[in-house]
Amino acid sequence: MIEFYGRGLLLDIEGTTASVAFVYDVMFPFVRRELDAYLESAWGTPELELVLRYIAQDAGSDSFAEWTQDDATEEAKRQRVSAEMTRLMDDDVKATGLKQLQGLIWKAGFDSGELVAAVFDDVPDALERWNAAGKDVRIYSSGSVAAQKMFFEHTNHGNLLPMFQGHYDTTTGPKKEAQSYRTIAGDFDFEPSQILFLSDVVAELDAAREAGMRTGLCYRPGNAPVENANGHTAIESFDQISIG
Ligand SMILES: CSCCC(=O)C(=O)COP(=O)(O)O
Ligand SMILES: [Mg+2]
Repeated sequence: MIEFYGRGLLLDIEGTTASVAFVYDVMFPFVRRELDAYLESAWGTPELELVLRYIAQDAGSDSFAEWTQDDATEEAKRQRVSAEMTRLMDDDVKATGLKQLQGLIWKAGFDSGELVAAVFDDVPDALERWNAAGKDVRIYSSGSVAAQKMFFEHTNHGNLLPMFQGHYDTTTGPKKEAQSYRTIAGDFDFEPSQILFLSDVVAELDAAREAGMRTGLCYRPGNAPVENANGHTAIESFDQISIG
């Protein structure tokens, strides 16, 4: 049980509000299926060009032009992007460029109704309770802000997006670095100690605690086993959070 009298809650997505299996077994396969067709249809658009810059940076280059300088044709450049995205997904690397691109690709799935985000059943009631109590509830996920918004707008419990007052992704900073949580606390305009961060990843919770936030470790069905909780209080459901 976590007793929390602070003002804000910051939530992770995968392994915390939704299952790892949903992301791996439903959302990633959608991207793999649509990746090449999406790259071909969106090639040259400003929104994809922005993402290609992130992808090149993640790969250690200053620009997309530099990263693809050995590719003679646009098709060869697309193939490089496709191969790199597939490699990152295979290794589950939460790289900013991949996550931004996934967000662009998932849009069609959420718009058509093929993708419906499966959040854990205790999540909607908890969000209602926290909002009714005047708490400021926000999301911090490796998934892009655009993807987060589509995700919560289209869930198995309806549109949960209005429950959130803010969204952060890795463009704010890496999830395992304390500075990211200081930046987010500044954006809440609260002292970090007024914010409870919930995640399935101990290294993320360590970083949040270093920044001064309260923390809770989520044990959800299908999460990777945690060998050492490192002092973070564990919960299996948001029902185990008592607010005051
Ligand atoms: C709408 S977010 C999709 C899930 C995802 O791709 C992801 O990487 C989530 O990671 P998290 O930081 O929420 O554990
Ligand atoms: Mg997570």
